[in-house]
Amino acid sequence: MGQGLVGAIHGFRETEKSRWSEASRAILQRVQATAFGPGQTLLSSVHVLDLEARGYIKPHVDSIKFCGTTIAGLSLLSPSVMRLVHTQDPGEWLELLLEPGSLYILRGSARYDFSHEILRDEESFFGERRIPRGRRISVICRSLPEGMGPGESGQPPPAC
Ligand SMILES: O=C(O)CCC(=O)C(=O)O
Ligand SMILES: [Fe+2]
Repeated sequence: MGQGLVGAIHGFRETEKSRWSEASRAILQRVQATAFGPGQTLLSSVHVLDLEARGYIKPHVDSIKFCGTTIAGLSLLSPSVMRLVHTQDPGEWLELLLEPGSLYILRGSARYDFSHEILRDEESFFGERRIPRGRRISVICRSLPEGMGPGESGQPPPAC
């Protein structure tokens, strides 16, 4: 999100959402109970990213100005491959197959020491397995940066 992400996402639209139906709230509460500790405060709105079939996200580390220690993303519609690459040692990398309905959690080293990206359709392989990309929607919850009160989180930039 924020400065670091300008230009990183291609073929998308996005929104920050804070009002949800009761059914969606129940799901978000499960996500939040799973991914965040009781002492963690979340950004007041949830980031929804709608990536078209040809859309992709270039490697980046979410800005520490706008995001705290934990990023949790629910993937919907098309499966996709997320690649994590160590920022100091590009030989150290791993890939996650993000099935629709799956939740990933980036925290600790995965949050700070590795970039993350969503592979474009032409490069969308999980090992040998081709993962054709369609439209993908992700619902992303983030913790507040350290030292930032909930009152200061009212206007985060459109993407962290
Ligand atoms: O779509 C996702 O799951 C990740 C999006 C992302 O990396 C970001 O918005 O910073
Ligand atoms: Fe990100």
